[in-house]
Amino acid sequence: MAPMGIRLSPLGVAVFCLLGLGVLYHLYSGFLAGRLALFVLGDPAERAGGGPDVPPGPLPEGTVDLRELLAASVLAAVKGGEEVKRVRESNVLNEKAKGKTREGAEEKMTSGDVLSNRKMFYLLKNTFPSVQINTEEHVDAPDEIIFWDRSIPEDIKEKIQPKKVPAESVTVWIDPLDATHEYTEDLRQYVTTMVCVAVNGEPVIGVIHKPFSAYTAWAMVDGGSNVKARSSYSERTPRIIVSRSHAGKVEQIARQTFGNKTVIIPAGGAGYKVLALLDVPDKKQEKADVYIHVTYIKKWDICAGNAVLKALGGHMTTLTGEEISYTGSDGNEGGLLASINVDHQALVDKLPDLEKASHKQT
Ligand SMILES: Nc1ncnc2c1ncn2[C@@H]1O[C@H](COP(=O)(O)O)[C@@H](OP(=O)(O)O)[C@H]1O
Ligand SMILES: [Mg+2]
Repeated sequence: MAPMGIRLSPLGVAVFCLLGLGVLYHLYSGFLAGRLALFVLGDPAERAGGGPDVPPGPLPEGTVDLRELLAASVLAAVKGGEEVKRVRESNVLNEKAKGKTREGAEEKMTSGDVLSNRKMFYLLKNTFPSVQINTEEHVDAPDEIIFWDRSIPEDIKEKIQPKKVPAESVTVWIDPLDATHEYTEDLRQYVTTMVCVAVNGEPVIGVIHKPFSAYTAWAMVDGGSNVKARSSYSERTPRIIVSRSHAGKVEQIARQTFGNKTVIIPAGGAGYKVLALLDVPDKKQEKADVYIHVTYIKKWDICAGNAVLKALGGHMTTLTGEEISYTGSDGNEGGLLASINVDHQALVDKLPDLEKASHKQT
């Protein structure tokens, strides 16, 4: 007999208890399964490189982890590349004249440049708000909500250690579409998207992405890379890769330096020409021993290639062998000489003085 004269039926108690257990099971099963998965697999956010329960968003200001910046730069180059590819495949390029180079060549801009720039610039700016970012195109979409997803690719995790630097020491250079001229001619093999990170003006991280081959090369100075130099280079009779649309006097200078029989490879894009010096598994990638450029060129065109070459033990300098500083002004006046696993200084010594050479030709 229960208190107050209420009689409990044993069957009712059993049903009540079962119902209660059912509710408890329902409430906790997801939670327990989640905890179990966490125990076995680890936290997905942590596996992805971010902290637990940290949604994508701006990172704390003050210092920057170069490994995170590398992972975000790779993602930015890939996202920009998706726009470049999409616009080219749509065949609606909205090609416009942007102005003229000092030599009078028309500089073009397309929807591929603009849309890639939006993705690349805002992904990096929104994620690293305190970092100085210089980009080739006009920045025009402040409401673009895009962040780095905080995932660090496995190969970067394996090869690169976290490395914090002050945010104010960093300058990022973005080229949202290198080889625009060739892009408009549908010469897709030359096109790249590039991100470079300079620390105190020195190129430290380079990312060169080929949107039409789905290939990405990255490297960090004193860190590691996913690309390497070829096993040999011809020093005595180098194959020289040069610009096809901003050549200036480069052919004459190359022949004057290395002889009339020198093989000269005209090609589009500064990113493409740096990759031509490396071991790149892409059938459409030509191979060369030295890259020479003699006209004015902008730092977003060359910084990523400079960082990649430097990380692999190569060099990119002006034609007189000076290092290029990637802060301040966006132009490089002294031409370019890029090489790897050859005597770079010997090449500098061989090259005629650019001033004298250009007077000789005019
Ligand atoms: N004299 C010059 N003035 C301005 N930009 C130049 C230049 N020479 C080359 N460039 C830029 O450098 C990149 C590589 O040039 P090239 O293909 O001729 O080797 C191209 O960048 P974009 O395509 O990103 O504009 C091109 O516009
Ligand atoms: Mg460029």
